[in-house]
Amino acid sequence: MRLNLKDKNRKKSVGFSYAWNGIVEMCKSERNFRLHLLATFLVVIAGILLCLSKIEWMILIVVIGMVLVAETTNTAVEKLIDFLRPDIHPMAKIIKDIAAGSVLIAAIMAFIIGCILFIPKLYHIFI
Ligand SMILES: Nc1ncnc2c1ncn2[C@@H]1O[C@H](COP(=O)(O)OP(=O)(O)OP(=O)(O)O)[C@@H](O)[C@H]1O
Repeated sequence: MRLNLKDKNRKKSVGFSYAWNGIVEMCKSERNFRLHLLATFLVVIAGILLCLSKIEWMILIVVIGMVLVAETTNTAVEKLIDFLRPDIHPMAKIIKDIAAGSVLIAAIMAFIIGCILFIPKLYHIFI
């Protein structure tokens, strides 16, 4: 059955509201996600104060997005595993550990890029 334009737009906005629900759920139930949001807020304030350039902002936004996406995907994997296999199982452990590894990789990358962006600017201010 073919959807007309109105139906397609309604479907898109419903899909967006489900996605927004997911983000709200992350904020409510995931402490790590809230910590990442707090870190994002602090980094954005630091970026404003240190007058990052356009390209530096673009890099920072991509890196912040990478960490938040990794954390969200990790939580989705955790919840899926808990739903499918609530008991202890070696494969459940491996899957969860790998998903957690993706967050760690993203966080390390973000830390390194944060150092590259901010340390020279702080150096000029304080030294
Ligand atoms: N069903 C399971 N079987 C075997 N090991 C598990 C299982 N569930 C969790 N684990 C182990 O415990 C670790 C933590 O899993 P858990 O689901 O508690 O994540 P979490 O501590 O809530 O993670 P986060 O802090 O990212 O939300 C996993 O990485 C895995 O090593």
